[in-house]
Amino acid sequence: MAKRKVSTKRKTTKNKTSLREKFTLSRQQKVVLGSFLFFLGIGLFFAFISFFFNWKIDQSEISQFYNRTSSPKNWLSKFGAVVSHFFIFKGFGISALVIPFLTSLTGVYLFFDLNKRKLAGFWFWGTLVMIWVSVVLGFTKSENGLMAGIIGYETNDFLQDYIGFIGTVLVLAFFAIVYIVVRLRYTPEKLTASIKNTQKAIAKDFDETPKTNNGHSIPTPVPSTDESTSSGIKEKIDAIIARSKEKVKKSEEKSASPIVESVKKEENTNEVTLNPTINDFYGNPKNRDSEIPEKIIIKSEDNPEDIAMEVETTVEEEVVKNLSNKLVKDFGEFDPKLELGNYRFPTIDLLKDYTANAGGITIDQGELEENKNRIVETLKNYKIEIAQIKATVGPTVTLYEIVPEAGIRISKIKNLEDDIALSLAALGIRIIAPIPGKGTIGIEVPNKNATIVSMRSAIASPKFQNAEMELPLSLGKTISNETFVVDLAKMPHLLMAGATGQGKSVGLNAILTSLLYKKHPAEVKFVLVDPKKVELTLFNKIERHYLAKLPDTEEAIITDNTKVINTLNSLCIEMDARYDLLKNAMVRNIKEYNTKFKARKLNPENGHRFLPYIVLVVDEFADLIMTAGKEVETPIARLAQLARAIGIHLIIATQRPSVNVITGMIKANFPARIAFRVTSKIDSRTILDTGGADQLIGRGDMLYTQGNDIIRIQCAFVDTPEVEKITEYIGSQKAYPDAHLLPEYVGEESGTSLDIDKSDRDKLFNEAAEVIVTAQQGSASLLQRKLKLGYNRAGRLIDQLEAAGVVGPFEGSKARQVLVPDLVSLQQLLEQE
Ligand SMILES: Nc1ncnc2c1ncn2[C@@H]1O[C@H](COP(=O)(O)OP(=O)(O)OP(=O)(O)O)[C@@H](O)[C@H]1O
Repeated sequence: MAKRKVSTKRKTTKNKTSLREKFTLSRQQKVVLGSFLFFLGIGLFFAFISFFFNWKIDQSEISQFYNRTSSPKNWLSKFGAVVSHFFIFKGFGISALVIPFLTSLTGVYLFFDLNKRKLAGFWFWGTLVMIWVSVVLGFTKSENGLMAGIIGYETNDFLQDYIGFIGTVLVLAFFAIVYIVVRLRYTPEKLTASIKNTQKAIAKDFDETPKTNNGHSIPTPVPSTDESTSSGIKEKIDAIIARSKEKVKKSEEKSASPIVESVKKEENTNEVTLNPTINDFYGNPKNRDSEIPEKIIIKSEDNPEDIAMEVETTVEEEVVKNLSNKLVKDFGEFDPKLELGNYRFPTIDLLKDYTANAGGITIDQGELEENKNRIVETLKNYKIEIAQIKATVGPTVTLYEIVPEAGIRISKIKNLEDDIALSLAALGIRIIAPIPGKGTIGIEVPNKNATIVSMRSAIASPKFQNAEMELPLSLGKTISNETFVVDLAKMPHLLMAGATGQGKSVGLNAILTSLLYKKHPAEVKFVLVDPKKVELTLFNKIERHYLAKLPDTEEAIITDNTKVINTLNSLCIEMDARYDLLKNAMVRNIKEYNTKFKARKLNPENGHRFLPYIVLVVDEFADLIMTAGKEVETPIARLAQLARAIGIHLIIATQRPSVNVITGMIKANFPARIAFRVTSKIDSRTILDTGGADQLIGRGDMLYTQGNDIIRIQCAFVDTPEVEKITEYIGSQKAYPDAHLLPEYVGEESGTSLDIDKSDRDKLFNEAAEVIVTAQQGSASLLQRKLKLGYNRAGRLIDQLEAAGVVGPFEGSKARQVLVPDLVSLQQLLEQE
């Protein structure tokens, strides 16, 4: 119901808008129509004036309109005579002169494209005054209809017939008051105030007092009436009264200006309140570049000795708000996807459907019955009676939920886990006692025929498609056959471990595929570390769409462990830079920051930019730790601890879940963990802090935890040819010129040598120096943009400029300091070399 109302309302507004658009005049049309109306008004004015002198003679000519031989005396001939007769004689009498005035005024408004609202006000009040005057003149009952016009005369007659003479006078008086109060904005208080002002002006005029040291004048009392009896003084007073009256009138005319009104109000009340309409004023685009101080003068009425105080307030925030509103209105919200506006997301048919009966799982009734009987019998052997049993069939395992008879201790069942598994003679039995939040005991028994969960079904599921998450991952299906979707941004980092060949690489591919299906290249960037050199190589096809890399590297996918250290440190620089941006934008996280940036509230000239999420994937973490140790652990720990708010998320995978790889520090910062099958309970404990992963059946069977609960999931399966198809599909589309560049990080061993020979300087050295000095910003990216260079050349130029003393040394995420203040000094510096 409410919805329908809203939609009808929307429709009406839409219709209104389209109607308005239909009748909106172009600027030329306005100028032409404006000139026409202006001249028509002048013509009517002359016609009306001459009508007053010639109406008697022209009376007979009116009926002769089509007779060309007749010649009326009206200055506008036949047209003038007829129109004047219609508006003055038959209409409103002398007050019809308002019509030419309003017509010309309309012309002026159209010509200069002024505020239409004001014009409508003129017409409304003008028409009212015209009728009122004509009705008042109707009292004259003049025989000729010239003064009141027939409308005035007849209206008057009509009113007197029904409400009598006094009634008519009262009605007319009422309308007069309405006009004075509403139109002229006169209230009794204002009237008193203007009288007081007049008195004050008189007093001031008499005031010949000397100024005090601090510049304030000492007010003199108003002269007594006896003093003002002399004729000279009287004249003076008259002049002052006339002047102050004129002042009041002028300020009344200006009352459309909110500031004037506000000041006047303050004079009367001594209260400092900013007029609420002040915002409209600041909304004026002409004023938006500057902060406009609002000045209010307060002076006590009752105590004229009080020193006047100037209250000044600055409404800067509103200006900024209005500027961003205006920018959004003019250009729309900032769209980070615009650069690759035609980008098409990979289609679902690139993924293979592994199940014969599309997504469904086969339920073998015989197998279910057999397992149930074995569970009941086994438990009976240990004297555990069952009140109820229920089976939930999942893709690889079936969960048997048992409600034991009253009085049976749960710990007893838990202790019998191995015995029950032995009796059931099946691998991968996991006992959950009790199932959290349910109060039942769960026994997971693997299905004889496992069903593959295809990535296709995981991506196509409504749960993933409708996911309102920042970085949604469709990991697979739970034991109750529901698609499991989580937000990487909330995790905020993920640790994946499992013995070799249990589905880790497939899991990583499933994660990356999820993001490729949901996120535009502008929104997320991957940093891929693959020491095995084979697992993630397929993704180099999407380098210029989705990958991020260090500025001076060829390959985006990092396979060399020493380069990983630079990349991790570079990510730390990026993290610090992003925190600075967040701090300057006064927001708490990347989501709020990007929303503010899209709403054009952050100025790119102040370094603000749209921030894509960065996902760092390390395929073999153990290998890294073994070769680089602390050098890797420290930046990883920093990133893991701090990077959640600024949109850098880590996914680290390892096939060696030992304590020297998954250290306490790593565990503390990776609450979200995935365990594939491991060989020992100890390994399971290392990953999950509990057993269970050793009882998995492999091939993508995994346990997921995000702190508390442990969920068993069958990982979605995506094969290498499918990933290849997806990356080819994306890679064949228009891309960014380069991979997303991370901030430059200069490691200790790769520090630049600064004894660069003058003769080795780049041809563009002088030009580059000028660019840097003019912009007073020492960054390689500036050179890249201005001189259209590749990063390497721009980087070399910056080194040469440093050697020449034009820019300062490298300062991490900040631009280098420019040591030369202007072009003249630059010239001197280069000449002295
Ligand atoms: N989700 C899954 N569904 C079905 N089969 C799977 C799944 N995940 C993995 N497999 C099977 O297991 C095999 C090994 O998987 P994968 O290559 O991901 O293991 P891994 O843990 O990465 O091994 P390694 O550490 O040696 O690289 C796959 O080739 C596939 O046949």
